[in-house]
Amino acid sequence: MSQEDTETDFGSTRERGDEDPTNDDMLVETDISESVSPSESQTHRRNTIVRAENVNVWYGDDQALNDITMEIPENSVTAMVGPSGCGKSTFLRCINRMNDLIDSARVEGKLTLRGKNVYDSDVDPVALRRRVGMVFQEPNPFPKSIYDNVVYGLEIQGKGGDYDEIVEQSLKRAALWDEVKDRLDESGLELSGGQQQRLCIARAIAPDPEVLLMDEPASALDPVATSQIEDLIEELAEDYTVVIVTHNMQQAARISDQTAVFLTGGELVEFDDTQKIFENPDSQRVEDYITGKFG
Ligand SMILES: Nc1ncnc2c1ncn2[C@@H]1O[C@H](COP(=O)(O)OP(=O)(O)OP(=O)(O)O)[C@@H](O)[C@H]1O
Repeated sequence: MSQEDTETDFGSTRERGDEDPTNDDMLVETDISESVSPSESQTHRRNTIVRAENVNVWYGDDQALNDITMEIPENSVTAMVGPSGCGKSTFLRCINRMNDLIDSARVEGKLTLRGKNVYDSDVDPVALRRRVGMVFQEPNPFPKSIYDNVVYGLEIQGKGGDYDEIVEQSLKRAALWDEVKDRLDESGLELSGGQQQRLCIARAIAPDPEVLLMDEPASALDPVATSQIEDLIEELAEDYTVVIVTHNMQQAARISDQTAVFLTGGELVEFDDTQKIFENPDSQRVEDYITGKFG
């Protein structure tokens, strides 16, 4: 299968599943042969959804990402691992332009979502974030009811629809429905930490994004809640493209299809099938990191 992206319009109200290649609005990009992409693997059978090409990021004069080129396949889990400060979160925030909110941040290079550079001047970051949802390290439900938390994104986007149905489906997909279906009017803050994080996942998927970014989503949770989130992430990858930052090597090995290893200096050292990275990495530095010799 080719690794082509299909360019789409971020300013429009385009919905998932509209990627009809015969649509006149669509442009098809050529392959980027030098891209770092998982080799000879099941991931090769999937289309690229996010492609970074020579992405560099600075905070003021300090460079946080150094010439990142990679392709993320759709409907899979991609893990970003590496020592503290190597730029994993910065890369994640490039994908939905959350770095725009940091005054000192400057991004150079090309980062495409289905072939469209998200940094083009005609891209509306709010429309982009509708397609690229995000879940953070600390569960951060709003001081609102469980129901209102889930529909929050839909309301601010002025999106219509059967909210009751969307709430039920989103909470079911987030594996929380059975625990909260009889108390949707209660505050989201009254839930346990693990439940709050699943509520935040339900909130992120309610607008039906294509990509779900997760920045250490289980690091604040106990082992049982962590295990629930891990199971959930694997299920979500059937419908969404999940990109997760994690410090937990076992977690990356358990739940991801491919793993990107960033090392100090904001460098992407290796990106490949998770099994290859953990069993037989090409780079000695990656092997040293994976086996705990540093980091
Ligand atoms: N808002 C910011 N302002 C200035 N510098 C920042 C900012 N955010 C991150 N940095 C710097 O950019 C570099 C990369 O940080 P980033 O948070 O992306 O790394 P990380 O790999 O996700 O780290 P961790 O695993 O500790 O979360 C670090 O040197 C960090 O200090």
